[in-house]
Amino acid sequence: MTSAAAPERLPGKQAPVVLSVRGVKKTIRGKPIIKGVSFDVREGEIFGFLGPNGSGKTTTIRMLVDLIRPTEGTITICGCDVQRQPDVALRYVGCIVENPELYSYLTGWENLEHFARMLPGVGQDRIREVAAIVGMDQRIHDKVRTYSLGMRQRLGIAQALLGRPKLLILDEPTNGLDPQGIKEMREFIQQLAEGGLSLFVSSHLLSEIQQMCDRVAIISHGEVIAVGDTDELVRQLGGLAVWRADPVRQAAAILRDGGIEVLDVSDAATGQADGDAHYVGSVTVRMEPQDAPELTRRLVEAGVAVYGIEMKHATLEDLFLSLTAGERIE
Ligand SMILES: Nc1ncnc2c1ncn2[C@@H]1O[C@H](COP(=O)(O)OP(=O)(O)OP(=O)(O)O)[C@@H](O)[C@H]1O
Repeated sequence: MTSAAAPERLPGKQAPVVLSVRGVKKTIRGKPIIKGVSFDVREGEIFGFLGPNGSGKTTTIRMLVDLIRPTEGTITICGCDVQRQPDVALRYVGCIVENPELYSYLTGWENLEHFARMLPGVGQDRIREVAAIVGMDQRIHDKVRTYSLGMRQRLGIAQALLGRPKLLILDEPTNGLDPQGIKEMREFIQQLAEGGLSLFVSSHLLSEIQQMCDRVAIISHGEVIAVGDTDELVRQLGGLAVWRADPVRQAAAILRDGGIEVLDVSDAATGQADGDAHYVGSVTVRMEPQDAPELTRRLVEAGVAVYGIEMKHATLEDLFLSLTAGERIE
């Protein structure tokens, strides 16, 4: 768990598997969109599903909730096969894909009543309960059109919680929220997991996923390229350094020639100003501090001006850059 906000919540590696995805592929009109995706989500875990736009997150989520069928592979929720027994498997799932469908001319309460009618055994008590869980009890009798986007998202989650799911699937839950709304949503998701719910959260926001999720699967071009404990994955990258050098592209080439993995090159235009207001670019690389003297010597001998070198902790963004050889996520 990266976030310092909820250190006490450590879902065990032995917690029961709630969602299991095995070798799932999807071909649409002859085009392979999902090329083999496997991962497990355990009880009480916040699982991040991270990938750039167009990488296949929504297509995968649609298969998780039987909106479309995999071409190959299996998906089970609480041990039930989603494709063979959708009615049983999907009883365990609450899901918000894209924007929650809400009637803005009704109150929050009336919206929940409307959706509760479709769920056997869900009555007024449960509506009161979910309104309280999402912190909407004060405003639940106001019309939805008076709600902020964050409140609408919460009401959508309340709706998804009505049927007492074991797994909540949220597709880009922080989309469109301001920084305060994002923080509230993150804390709220962490509270839900503390209550034992499993959360599957898709996002293209690296820092969000790093702060919020216990484990993560990274998807790129329809393939899961990494899956595991968020902190462990990042730690495995080892030491990172940012060189500030000019000309920056020549510096990157020399470092590469020296067998150093270059994660990112930022040109002078986006580089930081030094004390003399002279702008230089930066190169982010994987290296250990003991490599610095020899690499500095090589750069200087080749005529590159070295303005500084700073060791830094790896982030999920660095991991993503390393796995995708520099592909940008945002
Ligand atoms: N019905 C379809 N027919 C053809 N191509 C499709 C179809 N659905 C999705 N795709 C393609 O599959 C790829 C993955 O799309 P998907 O929507 O799953 O990605 P995503 O990661 O959710 O991205 P975004 O965040 O932009 O929605 C994209 O290249 C998309 O154009």
